[in-house]
Amino acid sequence: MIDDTATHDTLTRDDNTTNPDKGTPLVEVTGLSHRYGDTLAVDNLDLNVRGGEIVAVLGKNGSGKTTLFRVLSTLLPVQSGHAVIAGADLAKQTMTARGRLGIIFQSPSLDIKLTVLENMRCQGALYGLTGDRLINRCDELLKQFSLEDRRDDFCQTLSGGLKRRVELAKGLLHRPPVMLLDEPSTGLDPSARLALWDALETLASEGVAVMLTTHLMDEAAKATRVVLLDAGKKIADASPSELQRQVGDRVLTLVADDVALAESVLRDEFNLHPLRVGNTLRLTSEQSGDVDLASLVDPIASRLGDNVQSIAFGRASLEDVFVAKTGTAFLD
Ligand SMILES: Nc1ncnc2c1ncn2[C@@H]1O[C@H](COP(=O)(O)OP(=O)(O)OP(=O)(O)O)[C@@H](O)[C@H]1O
Repeated sequence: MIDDTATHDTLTRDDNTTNPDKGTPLVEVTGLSHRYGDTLAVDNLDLNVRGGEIVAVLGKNGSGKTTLFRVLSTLLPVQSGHAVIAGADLAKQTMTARGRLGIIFQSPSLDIKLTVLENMRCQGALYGLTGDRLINRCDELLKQFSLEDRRDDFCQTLSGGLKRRVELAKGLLHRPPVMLLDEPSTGLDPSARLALWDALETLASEGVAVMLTTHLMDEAAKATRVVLLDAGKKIADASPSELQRQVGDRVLTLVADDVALAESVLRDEFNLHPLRVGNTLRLTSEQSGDVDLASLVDPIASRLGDNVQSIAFGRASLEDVFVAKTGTAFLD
């Protein structure tokens, strides 16, 4: 447990080796709202992240992810509701909370006039890492992000993707109780993404609470829990597999040229009532009860002929979950 004995609000770096027990609530958000003028960007949000969890906050552009991230990372004030970071109330103990956070922003934060290693050492010094601990942690992360042979290169000579890797390595250097990452995969190639997830899983296994924002379904699917945001509201909060179960696990998806015609054929001739979004019709196993959807793929395809662009039956995706919860497509 975090022993919060701070009586005043100061920016202190907790001992980097002592993370709280797994399962300890480390991000506790209740009734949080944030408004920009008339726009309600975050709407009465309840959310928690425990030590050992990787929680992905998934939402379309404009759903409020960055605003939530900015409030939690102390860049925006708490306007209404409560947020507690590792025992420190964000509104009352802002600097204490800040000291318990590791943050990786979307915007570049490297000093491009310094080398890769110098950037990392500066970060280490800021967070009280010195000596062998700093050297070992730098080596570990340089290896993890395949940056060993670039360690002495000036950051201004690196490609965009390599710079992003250095940012991540730098941001993950210390082990705070809570790690916040805003769209961390932006600009990474597939191998760097794997390295990122390895690093996040290691942190979580050490008891760190990891929260990241993303608009990438495949990234969210790797998290231990997904919080789905839509227009500032939380519309789902469960593990990816539980979310899939909530929509019935299996889905038949049909994309048609003339979707209205396809819908009427399904309704009148197959007694099916799919959800229509754009030119896609979706039927979940939950909606269709006892009907064996897999066995209908061939008959529907042959009845609709050339009208069918694609027809597929398979496991529900987070896209299916989003459609089932909101009636709109995640990918426009
Ligand atoms: N500084 C601001 N002033 C006014 N409105 C803002 C401001 N920042 C964000 N908004 C509005 O608040 C809402 C939520 O925006 P936010 O950036 O939090 O969403 P997001 O999910 O992070 O989007 P994206 O994926 O595009 O980054 C949007 O309607 C946005 O236009």
